[in-house]
Amino acid sequence: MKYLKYHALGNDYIVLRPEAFEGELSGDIVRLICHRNYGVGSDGILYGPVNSLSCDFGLRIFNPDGSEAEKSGNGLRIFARSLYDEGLVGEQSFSVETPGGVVSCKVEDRGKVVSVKMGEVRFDSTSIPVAGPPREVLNETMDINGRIFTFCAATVGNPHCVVLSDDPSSVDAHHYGPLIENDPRFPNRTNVQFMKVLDRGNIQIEIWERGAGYTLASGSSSTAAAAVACKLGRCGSDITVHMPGGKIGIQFSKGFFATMTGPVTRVCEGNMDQEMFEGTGL
Ligand SMILES: N[C@H](CCC[C@H](N)C(=O)O)C(=O)O
Repeated sequence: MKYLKYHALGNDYIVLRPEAFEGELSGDIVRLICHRNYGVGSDGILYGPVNSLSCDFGLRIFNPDGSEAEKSGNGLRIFARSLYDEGLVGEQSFSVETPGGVVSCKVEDRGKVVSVKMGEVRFDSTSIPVAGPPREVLNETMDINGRIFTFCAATVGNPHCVVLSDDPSSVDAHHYGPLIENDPRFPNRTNVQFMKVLDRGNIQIEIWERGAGYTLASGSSSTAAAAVACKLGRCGSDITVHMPGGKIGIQFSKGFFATMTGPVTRVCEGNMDQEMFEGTGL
């Protein structure tokens, strides 16, 4: 089964074209393909282009735990680059339908950089969702194993919990990330960022992704964290997000309509041998 692999600041994805895999991408198959020892290994699968009635292309996004995500910022940049590499798009903008909404992509610098208009970031509890009365989820507190965190929540199409931190660390992301990801206040679980505002144009985040765990970078996390920093009045509308894997630029217009710009790196194209799927019924 032919696949392409790319990474975006170390957040790596496998691109599967429907013609290469006609079956149903079950949770078991996704978990196997994404497994770092028994499969190819990645932070997720981009399955597309699939048909869309309203957009140029459709895309499905799967996490390594087998769950399907509504949106992925790095995933969309990688998907756009894969379309460019295969001559399906040029450097003109094009639309992509995801379960989390419609985005507009633009490939630049011969594919090395991709911009994505990610849609509007929203903070209302019913859209994210967050349990409790309808409200904007800003500067709330949660007690996780006796440690009190102040957080905001936002949706970029997928849910995000942005924890305010003076010292974001991989240790906190690994320890508290899964606890927050699965906290009952988030009915659909949530992505988690530990965010420090560096100045009015820069933030630093450490990331624990829903369904993927610790990642070196995340486009939708960058967008959500930057939107929270801007919403709180701590940053302006043009923000650089610093992550262990590198930097992403986020610009806001007309409120919280976000444009995300960042690099894409092609890793390889390969073929998954049928033997890998033995015993899976595939
Ligand atoms: N794990 C995320 C999807 C991938 C997000 C991240 N890789 C990005 O670049 O936005 C979720 O379940 O919502």
